[in-house]
Amino acid sequence: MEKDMEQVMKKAEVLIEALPYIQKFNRKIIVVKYGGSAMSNEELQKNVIKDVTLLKLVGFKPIIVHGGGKEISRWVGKVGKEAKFVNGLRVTDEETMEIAEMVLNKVNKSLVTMVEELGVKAVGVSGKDGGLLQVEKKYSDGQDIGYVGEITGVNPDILFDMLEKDYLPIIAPIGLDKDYHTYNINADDAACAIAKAVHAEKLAFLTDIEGLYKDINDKSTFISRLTASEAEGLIHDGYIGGGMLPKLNNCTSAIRNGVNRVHILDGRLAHCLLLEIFTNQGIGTAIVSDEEEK
Ligand SMILES: NC(=[NH2+])NCCC[C@H](N)C(=O)O
Repeated sequence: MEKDMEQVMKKAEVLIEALPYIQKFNRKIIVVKYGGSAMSNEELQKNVIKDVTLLKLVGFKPIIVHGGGKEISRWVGKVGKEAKFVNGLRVTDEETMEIAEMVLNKVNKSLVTMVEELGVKAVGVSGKDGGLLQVEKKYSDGQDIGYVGEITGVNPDILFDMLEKDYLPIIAPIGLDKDYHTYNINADDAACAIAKAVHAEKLAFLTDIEGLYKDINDKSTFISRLTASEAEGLIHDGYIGGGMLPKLNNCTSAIRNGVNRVHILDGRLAHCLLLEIFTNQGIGTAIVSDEEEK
């Protein structure tokens, strides 16, 4: 009995800890980049969608930007093509672009369905809709990698319209160039550009790692919180390698361009978004502006 009471009080404490954040982030835009392993099975998908839906229902304004990742490679494989990557970027010929767009639109609508099932109104669009994401062809170290787009402009009007009408926007990272050709866009880049364009309060990346480490081989060097300047220092001093580098560049660039906080979270961990946003300690890495730290 004693024990039960303790547990019940703990639950109350959790809710009370959330209170200042519910107040602080009320009506604030939170962009969530959803990709990687967090998409790999239905249970993880449902958890992520539940978290985002909860954010919406407590009065935040979440926007989901999603990838297609493994699904795209799977469908490319199904038609007998081999998925090719150059410097981590998918080489996208016309046929691959067609498949990528079909898969991303399918993923998009399945996310919409999951949100709707939880009683929240969602609208799924791609960056083609309403001129949301404008791109030009991207080259990787001078190499032609096909229909991979670099974002040159964002028109967030359609997002503001949806948010105003209380819809939860869900965005597939596809854009058009000035000749109206379709391009695939890296979902991290799309999330970052959108967060900047809407002046998001937060940008949260669901990734396949716990967060940032100073030394990836030493778990005791986990960084729970750092400023944009400190993050740039780590990049400059060569601490950040591989796939993390473009991600962290996106994080600091978001903060330098008006996003208040960026969170790197472990999408494999159920409810990482809630654990980060509604607790003092968080669970991943929070990157804050230099001003906030002062
Ligand atoms: N990784 C961290 N240190 N996170 C702190 C999170 C604090 C607060 N819940 C927020 O969302 O802003």
